[in-house]
Amino acid sequence: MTALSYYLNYDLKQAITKHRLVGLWRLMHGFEWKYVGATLSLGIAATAKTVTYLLLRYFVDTFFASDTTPFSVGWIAAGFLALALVEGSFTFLSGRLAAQTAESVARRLRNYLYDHIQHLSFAYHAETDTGELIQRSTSDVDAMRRFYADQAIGVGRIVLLFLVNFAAIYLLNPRLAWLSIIVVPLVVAVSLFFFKKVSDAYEAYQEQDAVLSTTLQENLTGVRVVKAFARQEYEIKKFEADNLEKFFRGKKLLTMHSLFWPVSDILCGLQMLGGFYAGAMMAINNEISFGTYLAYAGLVVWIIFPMRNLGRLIVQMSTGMVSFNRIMEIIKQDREPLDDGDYSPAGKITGNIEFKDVCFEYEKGSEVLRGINFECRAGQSIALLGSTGSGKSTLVNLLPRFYDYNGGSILLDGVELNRYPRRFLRQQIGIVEQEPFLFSRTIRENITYGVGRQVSEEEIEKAARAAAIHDVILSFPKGYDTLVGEKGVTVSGGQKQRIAIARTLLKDPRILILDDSTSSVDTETEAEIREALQNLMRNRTTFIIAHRIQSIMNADLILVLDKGQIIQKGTHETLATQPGMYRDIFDIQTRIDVELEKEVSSVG
Ligand SMILES: Nc1ncnc2c1ncn2[C@@H]1O[C@H](COP(=O)(O)OP(=O)(O)OP(=O)(O)O)[C@@H](O)[C@H]1O
Repeated sequence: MTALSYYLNYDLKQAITKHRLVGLWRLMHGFEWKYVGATLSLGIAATAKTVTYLLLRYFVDTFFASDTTPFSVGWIAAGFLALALVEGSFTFLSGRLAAQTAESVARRLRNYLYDHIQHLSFAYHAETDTGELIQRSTSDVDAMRRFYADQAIGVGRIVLLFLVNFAAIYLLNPRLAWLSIIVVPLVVAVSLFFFKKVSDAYEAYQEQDAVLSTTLQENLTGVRVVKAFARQEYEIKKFEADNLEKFFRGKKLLTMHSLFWPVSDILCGLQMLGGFYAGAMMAINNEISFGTYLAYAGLVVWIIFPMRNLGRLIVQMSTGMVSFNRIMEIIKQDREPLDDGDYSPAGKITGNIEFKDVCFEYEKGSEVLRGINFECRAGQSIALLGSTGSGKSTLVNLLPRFYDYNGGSILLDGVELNRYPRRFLRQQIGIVEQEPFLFSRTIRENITYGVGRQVSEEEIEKAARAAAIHDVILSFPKGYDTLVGEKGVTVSGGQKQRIAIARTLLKDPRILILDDSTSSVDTETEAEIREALQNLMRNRTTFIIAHRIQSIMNADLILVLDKGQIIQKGTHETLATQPGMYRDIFDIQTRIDVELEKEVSSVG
């Protein structure tokens, strides 16, 4: 591992602490010396500036004493030039080092967050808005970058400028030095007051920004629904309302900033005026030389300037700190322990499954599944039927350990399910969603996604043929290299399904979960998908979440769920003859189908 990759792979959980400043320092791990270098460079630049004023004092006092020779004037001029050169070079060096630190820290933070978010649990993702995660991984990281590039380094610069110039004035005249910093406590107090106000205002602003991101992201993802229901006006109004709220919060934040400026400017202005007056009186009274006064007039600006900026930086730093907290809230989340589990068979599993009195609850006290009992042998198909919210998805989500059951026992090949590591289980289980997700990549990349091994062109084509999508892919301009989505072809729902089936075929899992994949397509596509599914289901234990009885008539076992319980189980033949929910649904669906057929034939 190279030094850079070591620093980039540093575990940022170590920055979790109650003290934000300590956390911010730890986030800089590996780059601290650069930050120190940047601060020292600033110190040197500040000292060079201060020495320039002391040289000015020397020049003026010796000039008025009329003993300056042309030779010493030359040296003094060279001194000014050299000091300007030192100041310029070290200011540049400092800016460079600070920028490098900030960019490196931000890069690591972004990579870490991306990696971390990939490993958070199913439950965390179900509860967290995507917009919120996007906001924290982009805008908040950027606020942190600014914090390191400008604010943190700025504080170092300001403290150094202040100390060096204070020391220089102290050398000129201690009384003048103390007189020059009378308002410091006041400026600090005002800054701290605004620090709190701006922190709160900024936090509220960022929260609203996340709401806006979520609204936008949801709207774009669900653009078909919006159009289908002609809800554009409603969505636009909703966005405008969210945006208006952001505007108000932004205005409040700016008001806080703009209130701070005049207050601190008045204080600093008074200080400068008082200092000039006191210095001038001392010069008139011959307590200090004219050169000293000139040097003081130059130096005092470099005390006031840091004082004024310290306030500004303290106020601005509050935004970095709020972003730090927001990012840390994600980093604090525990990753899903993918390799947790002591039983990991060398080869593939067989696929025998037994549920014994299984209970599950998302939140304590409200059971979503109760006393689930059934058994199936490897290669069988199990259909789940039931009203919406009855617990079908919850039940199948227990198999890949997206969630762990709270009671009872699930045996996979005779071994308790939670003894299998999640990673292993997920390699053995294939899921075809009702609305499969395809990435904006080529069709080939989508089909081979998650296979985890090198696959040949023949294998890809074989899977696509079995999924009845090969010919469709060839009809696209670039075949398997065609891009899916915005920059490529638009894939229909049925085509998406079949690409997802090809992807799952290549993965070759022992257990299959199918979320009724034929419910949203036309009859012709349904027939094609059904055939593709038959190929996919061969020799695999398959769970089918069904909405239509026709999709599950051939299942080896049908479970009818209601309010988290199995109320009927058996084959189609047995259930269709028993009174109960299954026969009721079957009768209704048959009646609808018959009437539809009648209508179609009457139109024809
Ligand atoms: N992540 C979650 N957190 C809390 N409750 C949840 C969560 N997911 C689902 N539920 C609740 O659990 C119950 C069962 O939901 P589930 O999605 O399993 O039903 P379903 O039968 O698959 O419904 P559908 O056919 O509509 O998809 C519902 O009351 C639902 O509100």
